[in-house]
Amino acid sequence: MAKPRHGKASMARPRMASFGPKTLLFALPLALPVVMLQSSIQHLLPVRLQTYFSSSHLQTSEQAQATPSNQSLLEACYTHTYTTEIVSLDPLVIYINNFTSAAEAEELINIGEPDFAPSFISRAHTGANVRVSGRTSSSAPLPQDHPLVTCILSRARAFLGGSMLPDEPFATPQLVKYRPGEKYDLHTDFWPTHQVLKDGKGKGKLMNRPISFFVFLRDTCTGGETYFPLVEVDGGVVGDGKWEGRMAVGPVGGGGGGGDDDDGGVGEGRKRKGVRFTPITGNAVFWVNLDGEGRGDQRLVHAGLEVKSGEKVGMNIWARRFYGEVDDW
Ligand SMILES: O=C(O)CCC(=O)C(=O)O
Ligand SMILES: [Fe+2]
Repeated sequence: MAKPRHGKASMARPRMASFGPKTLLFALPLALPVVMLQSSIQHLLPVRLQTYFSSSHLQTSEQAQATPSNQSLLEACYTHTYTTEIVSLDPLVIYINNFTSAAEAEELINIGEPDFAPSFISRAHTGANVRVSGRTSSSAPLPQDHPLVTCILSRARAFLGGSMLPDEPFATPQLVKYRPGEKYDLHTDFWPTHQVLKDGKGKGKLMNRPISFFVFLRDTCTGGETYFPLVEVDGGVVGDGKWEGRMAVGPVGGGGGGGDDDDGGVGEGRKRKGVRFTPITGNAVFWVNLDGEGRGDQRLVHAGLEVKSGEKVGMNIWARRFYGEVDDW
């Protein structure tokens, strides 16, 4: 099992240095042509290079302050490769090996680390955030304009290909951290009724989450599998042992001929219900939450099983899809 690396220099966003008015006077004439040049050529660059010239980079001077190792992490990010295996066609669940490198995983945790707070869930329709006993982890948002986060999201967008429209955004990616005894009970990532995003002028946009990626970023734990009790796999798929250490099948808690570690000796062609993905740093699970009409698929109900020892950190990446407007006074 790949172990995460520790102790790397952080790419966490640098705080802005304070400059006096004089400095600004000198800096402005220099900055303006760069900004003008940036806006005039940005659209001519390949998409992956456009982010290097985005205004957020200029404003926060992240490029200028990046250490050589962070710079090379970012460069490697845009040429990173991964492999995929379909776990289930219907509903669609895809396993992604090496979706992030171990170094990227550790850096993503570094970026979010200062912002961890107790996790909550957001209620359908109202969008109100509430704490619930079924979700005991901590969560941290990842800023979408951070260069590494931007790169990882462009990787996710490339994966989605034509299934995500250019004007459909990602939600803010979310880190989740579990310590011993922490878990997230069965839930779906979609809302049964679309959420209303208020525009402050009496209108609301209906929104939901068509797809989910859950990426394991730190696997120094026992327990903590991501469990889909209703996803079925063919016995022949798991019988040859190639999933060993990555995915187990059968219901959690034994009984019914299942058992906790029921991925060996499964007869070919026999459908097995329930899959559990072991946390492995860098690997990810992708699934489709909504059908073409925006209806949620209950078969994608899932849980983050209790972490027994150590620490698990994951990252949620959710796309957003809009389903028209409503009046919302
Ligand atoms: O922790 C996990 O394994 C799954 C987390 C999850 O499903 C979520 O945060 O929505
Ligand atoms: Fe989830």
